[in-house]
Amino acid sequence: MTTARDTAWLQLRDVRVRFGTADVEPVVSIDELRLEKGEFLGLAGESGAGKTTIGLTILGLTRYAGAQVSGSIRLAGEELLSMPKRRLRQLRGSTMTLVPQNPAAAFNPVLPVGVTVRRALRLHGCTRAEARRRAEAGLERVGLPAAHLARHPHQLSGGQLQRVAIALASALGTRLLIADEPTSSLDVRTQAQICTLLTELRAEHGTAVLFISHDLALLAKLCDRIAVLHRGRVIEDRPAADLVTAPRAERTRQLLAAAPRLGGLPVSGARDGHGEGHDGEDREGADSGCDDGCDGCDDGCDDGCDDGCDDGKNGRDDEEAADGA
Ligand SMILES: Nc1ncnc2c1ncn2[C@@H]1O[C@H](COP(=O)(O)OP(=O)(O)OP(=O)(O)O)[C@@H](O)[C@H]1O
Repeated sequence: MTTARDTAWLQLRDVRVRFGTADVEPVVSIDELRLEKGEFLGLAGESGAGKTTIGLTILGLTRYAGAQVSGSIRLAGEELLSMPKRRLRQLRGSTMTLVPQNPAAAFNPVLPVGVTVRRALRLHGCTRAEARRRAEAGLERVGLPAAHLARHPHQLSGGQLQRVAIALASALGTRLLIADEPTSSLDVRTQAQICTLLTELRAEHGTAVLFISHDLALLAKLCDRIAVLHRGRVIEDRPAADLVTAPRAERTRQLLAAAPRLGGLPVSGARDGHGEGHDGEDREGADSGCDDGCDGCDDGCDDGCDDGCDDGKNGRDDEEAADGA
């Protein structure tokens, strides 16, 4: 019999992730983790708890780091762990997008970021003109001038690169955004902007967000639910308001005690500054999630080549590096 427990939109069951042989302790041991369409789930936990590994495993990217993964991860009824690579690549970008912790690593350093963005859009069905239009509109939407598309990754700050990644997710109409510490190194105003963008994505596309952060206060403000990880296990998974007001686990209490603040961050309505250039306001190191939108070329489809005229380079592109090829 099918029960409500079986029908989550994204559902992890008995997921174990090991780096090494079967006898090593898994770095992730998730018995169950669920996310519904349009839901914001915060993933909290101390450094090394396994938050990034979970995000990358959902996207099928830990395999490139040599991880052994078992269990089940189902998205809209499709099993991701046994899915053919080509289908998984289709889903990354069109359906699932990553805003990675280290955005600089997700962009090819020798190409303007606009090339990466347009290629990702073209890989997911846009014509060249449409890709250009959507890339420009997406950048303006995240408060960056479209001219920044001509810049190379090193010419943008970490926060700006993260915004480029979110612009891409928005242009792709992604349904599942995995945002890995997307605001940790940003000033408060830019953090608020990013959070507002995420809530807009939910309103427009029904996007669900897995928001990875140490900052329980921020998660409480933004998320519907928060799951707290400790040593790869979920020790508490409850509605955000309940978890921060009446934590059950000692580790959760410790994380809360370490939280810099509760409240004060305007999550919605903070649109001041959109459409302006924010050049140079944040020189931190974080990075974008183009990892996912950009894959696909390592199996020879190389359909980014015709976009090479944008920068006069040939078909090797960010997707290769991003997909771990
Ligand atoms: N490629 C890898 N090879 C071996 N071990 C790894 C690899 N990637 C992650 N780990 C280990 O897995 C564990 C979880 O790491 P992960 O990056 O997922 O933690 P995290 O909760 O995201 O930490 P942080 O908040 O510091 O980013 C850590 O012990 C880490 O050393």
